[in-house]
Parts: sequence; structure tokens; C-alpha cells
Amino acid sequence: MLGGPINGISNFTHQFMGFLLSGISNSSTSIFYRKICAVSSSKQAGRQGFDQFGDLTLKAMPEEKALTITNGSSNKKFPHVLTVAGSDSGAGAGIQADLKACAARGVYCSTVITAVTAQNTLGVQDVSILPEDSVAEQLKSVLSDMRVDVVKTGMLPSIGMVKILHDSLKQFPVQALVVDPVMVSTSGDVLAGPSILDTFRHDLLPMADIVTPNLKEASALLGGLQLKTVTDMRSAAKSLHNMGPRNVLVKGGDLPSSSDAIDVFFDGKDFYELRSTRIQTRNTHGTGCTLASCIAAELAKGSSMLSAVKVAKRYVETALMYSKSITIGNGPQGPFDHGFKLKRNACNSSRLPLLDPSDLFLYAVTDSGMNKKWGRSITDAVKAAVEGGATIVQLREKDAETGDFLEAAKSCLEICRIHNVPLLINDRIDIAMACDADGVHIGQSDMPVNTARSLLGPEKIIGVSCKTPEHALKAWADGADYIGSGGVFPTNTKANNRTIGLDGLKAVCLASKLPVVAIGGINLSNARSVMELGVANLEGVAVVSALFDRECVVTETRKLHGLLTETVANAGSTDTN
Ligand SMILES: Nc1ncnc2c1ncn2[C@@H]1O[C@H](COP(=O)(O)OP(=O)(O)O)[C@@H](O)[C@H]1O
Ligand SMILES: Cc1ncc(COP(=O)(O)O)c(N)n1
Ligand SMILES: [Mg+2]
Repeated sequence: MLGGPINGISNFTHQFMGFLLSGISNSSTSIFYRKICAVSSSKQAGRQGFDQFGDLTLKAMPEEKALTITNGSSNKKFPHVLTVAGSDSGAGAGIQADLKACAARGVYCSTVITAVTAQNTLGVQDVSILPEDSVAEQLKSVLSDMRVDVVKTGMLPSIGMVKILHDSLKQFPVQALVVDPVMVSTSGDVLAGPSILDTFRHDLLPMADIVTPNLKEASALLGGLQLKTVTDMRSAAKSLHNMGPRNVLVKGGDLPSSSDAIDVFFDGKDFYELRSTRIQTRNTHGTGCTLASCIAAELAKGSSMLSAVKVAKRYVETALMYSKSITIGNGPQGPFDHGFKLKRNACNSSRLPLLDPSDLFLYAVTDSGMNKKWGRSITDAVKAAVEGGATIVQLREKDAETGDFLEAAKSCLEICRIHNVPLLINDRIDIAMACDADGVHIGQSDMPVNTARSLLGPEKIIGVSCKTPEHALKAWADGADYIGSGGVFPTNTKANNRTIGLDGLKAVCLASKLPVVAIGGINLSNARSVMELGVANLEGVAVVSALFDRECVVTETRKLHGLLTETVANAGSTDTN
């Protein structure tokens, strides 16, 4: 029945549905739809929650059965997902999301395009359905030649297309079929109407290894059943399972008043509540497509169904978390970054990840003992230092508990990002990775630089403490970005620390191919003598007590910054004279 109601779908959507669906037919000619207005904020309004990065928790944990994927040949074969879906011009959902998700998960993705939509962050403006013959040809081209492991379906806008897909899969069987029964977009726009429901139920679901409806889609497939709670989602999963798919995942992105993003997975025997933190962001356009593609990708790699779903959910959560504040488009539903690479820019920072040597100019190193003595939190200390002009910050918290340290590091990072100041972590590579700090500073007896590099990746800053020219050369050869050299003067912030003096510092600088920051007992009265050493790669001074063992950190930092600036300016004017 064309244009009939889908219970559970918003009135707004319903009004448009008749209009939109009146054009959808089984004909094999291309049909073009235009909508007058396509914005619904109802879904956005339902997405409130906590901005935390919590654990994905699972209730019930029975044995997982491995879904064995054989590639039909002993040749090493790249895992391959074929997506049969619609194109999204805004590239947040549909084919484009599928390609990005598979690429991010290391899986090849071929594409059969069913429709071309004109879409942006406001909604869907046009839908142009491709001729069914074309879809049939695309399926044949890929399936007959390219040894697909898993087929994932998205927007299937006509009954004829579902039937074609059904027949193609009978002719060219694959290892697994993931069905995302796309009907309504995040913006509330209709992408496949109720006429499709019967074909979905009778032809597609029985073939599916997993079906992944959102709340509205599950409701529509079940004839309008209201889904408002996790208990409702469980019974929906069970009823959908009775329609034939091996597994069901009812997605709860839109579950009203839920502070977690809860999905219910049912394998025919056990229910699992998959919970992750609900990320507070407008950038949720494409989550459903991405989740299904990611499940398909994991299956193609040989994963069991439950682990594929768990990995996929974790992937979506992490991508949303990393992209929560990016802005693409002006509408209520933005896309997210599948590559997790935009986080730094998202935090108002325009600096490039690699070290700018001038960042070493006034290098503030925290000390928990001093903060305790003056009754300051690490965060307050860091805020004061960057406000006073520190150009880089290192958190050196030797005694902190891991959980507390991580929380403190996250808040310090927020402060540093606002001021465009890099934040490094002393020793604790795990903390640096967990909070996505800008890098680490490591000592001679800590983890080797190359191991740290392989853990942190190419974009992070690694600094190494060096007392001798040999240390300096090794740090460079190992791939460090800068060295910290000292103690230049005696200090009590480090026990048994040999003082190398200004001569020792100069020797290290001359041998070093990397920028150097001087450290150890440097304060307002001796900083000038350090900066006047006259070696080009000595970029600045690192200080602990001179900033943090003082009553007012901002004032002390300002004073030191002023003194360093003056010293460098004088040296510059002497050079040119
Ligand atoms: N704000 C969010 N934070 C974390 N996960 C989310 C959020 N919104 C949706 N998800 C997750 O994204 C996946 C897609 O869910 P959903 O948005 O309900 O589907 P669809 O995109 O098909 O409407 C689910 O795993 C859901 O739990
Ligand atoms: C072409 C196409 N396919 C699927 C969706 C659903 O994705 P979402 O629910 O995240 O908007 C979409 N908006 N466009
Ligand atoms: Mg969504």
C-alpha cells in the first residue's frame, strides 16, 4: 500500500510520507522527488546525555559462536564488504559513510548505488531513485567477479530493488548479509516507505545474518508497536527474530530520556544490552549506516557476530566522541569524522601537532608536592601558568593515582587547547594516549624513544632528558622531537640529579641536532645567563619551582616570560649591531 501510515514515525514525517511515497514505484525508470521543507529537530531533541567516555558494558555473556568466513581460496584475500545503499551528497550517511567506515576498519568496500539523494545537515532535499536494471547490473558486476565476503544493505527504496537483491544473493551467495532497514533519516526524512515493509519482512529478513533497525524502523517492521523502554526493545528484538534473521540489533540512539546509548542485541537465545556513553553532540548523522558497515567489516575480517557488534558500537561511540564539536554545515544534524583526526581542530586549536621549537621558550613543569603545599589543584596550577605566558606544559605527577591523573590531564588539556599551548605528560605514555595529549617527556631510564613512538604515532611530540652529547645524539637518532638538558643548576625537585652546569648544557646543545630546553634550578635570577649562552638551538628554559613553588603562579610566569623576552630581544639587537 503506497502512502500508508507507519505508526511510530513522527507526524511531521508522516505528512511528508504520502507526498514522497506517491512517487515511489516499481518502475525501472529514474524518478525524481523534491521536498518543500525537510527539517525535523525531534531526533536531535531526544539526544541529550552525558559527555563522558565510559565503558561499553554488556549484560549476559554466554559463549560466542564464531562465524567462520572462508574466502574460497588459499590466496591471501583482502576482506571485502559490498554496500547496497543510497548516496548522500553531504557524505555523512549512506554509501559515503559506508566507504569511510570500511576504510577506517581496514576493509575493502565496493558499492551498488540504489538512489542519489541531495542531502545536507538540514535534511533531505531530493531523492532520485536509480533504475532497477542499473541496480541489477551493478550487483552482477561486483558479485560475479570480486569475491565479496559480506553484503550490507542500506537504502532500498523500491520493492523491485529488494527482490533484485534477493535474487542476486541467491545466485551469488556471500558469507553474511547485514541488513540496515533504512526507512527514515536522522533528520526525519523518509528514504523508503511502508510499501517496502512486506518485502523486507518476507524476502530480506529471512536471509539476513543480522538486521539493525533503529526504534522507528523496528516499530514500522512490527506494525507500529510503540518502543519506549529497553524492555520494549527486547520484545521488539524477539519479534523481529521470529521474522527470520539470525540476529537482531535494535538500536537505541533515539531512546527517550536515556543517558546511555543502549542497543539491544538478540541472537535467538540470549539478550545483550550494549551500553555506551551517549555523546552529547549534533554530529550523529550517519551513525546507523556506519554501525552496520562496521559490523559488516568486522564479519568480513572473520569476527563472530557478537564481537563484530561490540567493536562497531565502540567505533561509533569513539568517532562521535572525537568529533563531538566539529562543525560541518549549519543544520541540526552534522556528520562526524570517521578518521578520528579532527579532534585537535575541534578544540579551537589551529596548531599543527608537531613541535614548533619556539614552543620550548617558557616550559612549565608541574609538581604535585608544590601544588599540595600551596593548596592548588594541578588544573589551577596549569591554568595560571598558561595565563601567565607558559608556551608548553608538562605534567610531572610522580605520585598521582592513575585515575586521578587521567582526569587532571583531561582538564589541563582543555585549558591548554584553548590557549594553543601543547601539553606533554612526563613518563606516562598510557596517560598521554588516554587523554590524547600532545606528547610525552621521557627520561633516560624510561621507555625507549622508538617504543614510545610506535605507541604514540607520528604526530605526537616526544622529548628526552639528556645530560651528555651522546644522549643528545641518540635521542635524535631514535626519533625524539626535542631534548631537555640539565640539571643546569642544583635543584631539589629531582633527587640525586647530577648538575651539568652551563658548560655541560652548552656541550649538549652543540652536539644536538634537536632543539634544546634547559632545565634544573632555573629561576628569575639565573635564566638570563642560560639564554645568553649563545647557542642557536637552545630554545628556552623549563621551570618547576620558580613558577609553582610561589604564591602567585601567574605573576611569576609573567615575570619570567618578560625576562626571557627581554634577554632574547637584547641578544637579537647585539647580533645585528
Ligand atoms: N549520541 C550518541 N552517543 C553515542 N552513541 C550513539 C549516539 N547516538 C546514536 N548512537 C549509537 O549509534 C548507533 C546508531 O543508532 P541510531 O542513531 O539509533 O540509528 P540510526 O542512525 O539508524 O537512526 C547505535 O549504536 C546507537 O547506540
Ligand atoms: C542515502 C542515505 N542512506 C541512509 C541514511 C540514514 O542515515 P541516518 O539515519 O544516520 O540519517 C541517509 N540519511 N541517507
Ligand atoms: Mg542515526
